[in-house]
Amino acid sequence: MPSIDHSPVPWRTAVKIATGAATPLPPSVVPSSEATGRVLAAPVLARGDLPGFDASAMDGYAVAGRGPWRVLGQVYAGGPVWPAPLGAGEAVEIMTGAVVPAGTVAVLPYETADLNAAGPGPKAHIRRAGEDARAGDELLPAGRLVTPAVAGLLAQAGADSVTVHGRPTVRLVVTGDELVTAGVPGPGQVRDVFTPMVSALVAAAGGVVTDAVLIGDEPELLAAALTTADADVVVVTGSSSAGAADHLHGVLNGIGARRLVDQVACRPGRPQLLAELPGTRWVVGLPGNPFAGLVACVTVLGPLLHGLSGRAAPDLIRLPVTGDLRPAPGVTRLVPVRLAGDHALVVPGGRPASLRGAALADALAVLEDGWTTGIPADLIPLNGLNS
Ligand SMILES: Nc1nc2c(c(=O)[nH]1)N[C@H]1C(S)=C(S)[C@@H](COP(=O)(O)OP(=O)(O)OC[C@H]3O[C@@H](n4cnc5c(N)ncnc54)[C@H](O)[C@@H]3O)O[C@H]1N2
Ligand code: MOO
Repeated sequence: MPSIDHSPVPWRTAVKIATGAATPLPPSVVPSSEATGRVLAAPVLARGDLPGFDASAMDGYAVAGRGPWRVLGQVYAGGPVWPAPLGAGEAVEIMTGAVVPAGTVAVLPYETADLNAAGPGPKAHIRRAGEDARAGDELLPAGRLVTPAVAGLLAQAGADSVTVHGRPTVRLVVTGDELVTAGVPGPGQVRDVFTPMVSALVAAAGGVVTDAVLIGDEPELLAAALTTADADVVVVTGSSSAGAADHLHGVLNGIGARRLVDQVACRPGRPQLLAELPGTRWVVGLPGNPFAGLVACVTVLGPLLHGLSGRAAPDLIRLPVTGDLRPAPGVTRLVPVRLAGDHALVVPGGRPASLRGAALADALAVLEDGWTTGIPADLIPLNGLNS
C-alpha cells in the first residue's frame, strides 16, 4: 500500500505556490469580440478623442446667444450635421447624441426650455469632444481583465482588436471504474461530477477545457492520458489517495513529474497536488470526493489558471463567520457559507462527498485553526467564481 512520507503543506502556502507557479501564456492579437474573460497584455490607447465630437446630452433645443430664440430646423443623432454656425437668437431642435451646431452655447432640455427666456440656463448639456480621453491617452493598462465594461469601452474607442494573453487549455482526465456520465446511477455506480464542475470552474478562471476523457482505474491509461495531452494543464480527478486503485502518484513518478504541492493541510481536500511535467505542462490532482475536489479547485487549480492567463489573484472578502464547528488543530477548514449582510453563516452539508452545501452557498469560508463562531474569515466567492 502506498504511504505518504511527508507533512501536508499549509493551505495558504499551497495557494501561494500555485499562484506563483506559472507565468502568463504568450500574448496574441485577437478580435475584441473574442477578448472577454482574457487579460490585456498591452495597454489600450485612445485612437481618437472620446467622445469624438461635441454632442447633445439631452433632447431639446441647441441655442446660440441669448433668447428669445427662433427655431431653424432639427438635427438628429446620425443625421446630417447642421450646415452653418448658429447666430445669436437662433436655435435648432436637437436630439441626444446629435452633433451640436457651431455657435451653440447650450442645449435646453424640452422639459425646462423657454424659448422666450433671456438666458441659456445654468447647464450647457453638451458632451464635449475629448472630455473622457484625448487621442493617445491610455484607456486601459496591461494586466486588465476584459470585463463586460471593458468590452464596451473597446467598442466605444473603436479598438476592434486587442493584445491578450493566451487562454490556458485544460485536458480533464476523470478516473474511476464506478463512474457513469448520464442518467440516475445504478447500484455501485456514481455520476461523474467533475466534467461539468471543472469545466465551469476552468471557464470562470479564464481557461477552457479542450478535451475531457473518462478512464478506468488502470495506470497505463492514466500515464497515456498524461503524456499525450496537448494542453497547458492536465487535471486528474480521483486516484489521488492511498487505495489499491489510486495510481496517480506512481504514474507521476514514472513520467518525471516535479511536485510543487503534494498533500495540503486542509479539510476537505487533503490529497490534492500540483506538479510540473517536463515540457512545462502542469498536472493538478483533485481528490475524488466531490466537495474535496471543489476545495482543491479553489486552492491550486484556480490560482494556477490565473497565473497562466495573466489574471491578478482576486481580492477575498473578509467577514465574521458564524457556525457550530471547530477546525481540527493544524488544519484549515473550508466550509460553505451564505452571505447575510455584515456576516456569513455556515451552510450545513459541507461533507467531503456532498455538494449540497456548496451548491447553496455564496462562498467558501477559510477557517483557520483556532477559529470559533463570530471570528472573521476570508471568503472565496462561488457565484461567478473568481472572475
Ligand atoms: N486509507 C485512506 N483512505 C482514504 C484517504 C486516506 O488518506 N487514506 N483519504 C480519503 C480522502 S480525504 C479522500 S478526499 C479520498 C480521495 O480519494 P481519491 O482521490 O483517491 O479518489 P477515489 O478513491 O477514486 O474516489 C473517492 C470517492 O470519490 C468518488 N468519486 C471519484 N471520482 C468521482 C467523480 N468524477 N464524480 C463523482 N464522484 C467521484 C468515488 O466514487 C469515491 O466515493 O480518499 C479517502 N480515502
Ligand atoms: O480531504 Mo478528503 O479530501 O476529506 O475528502
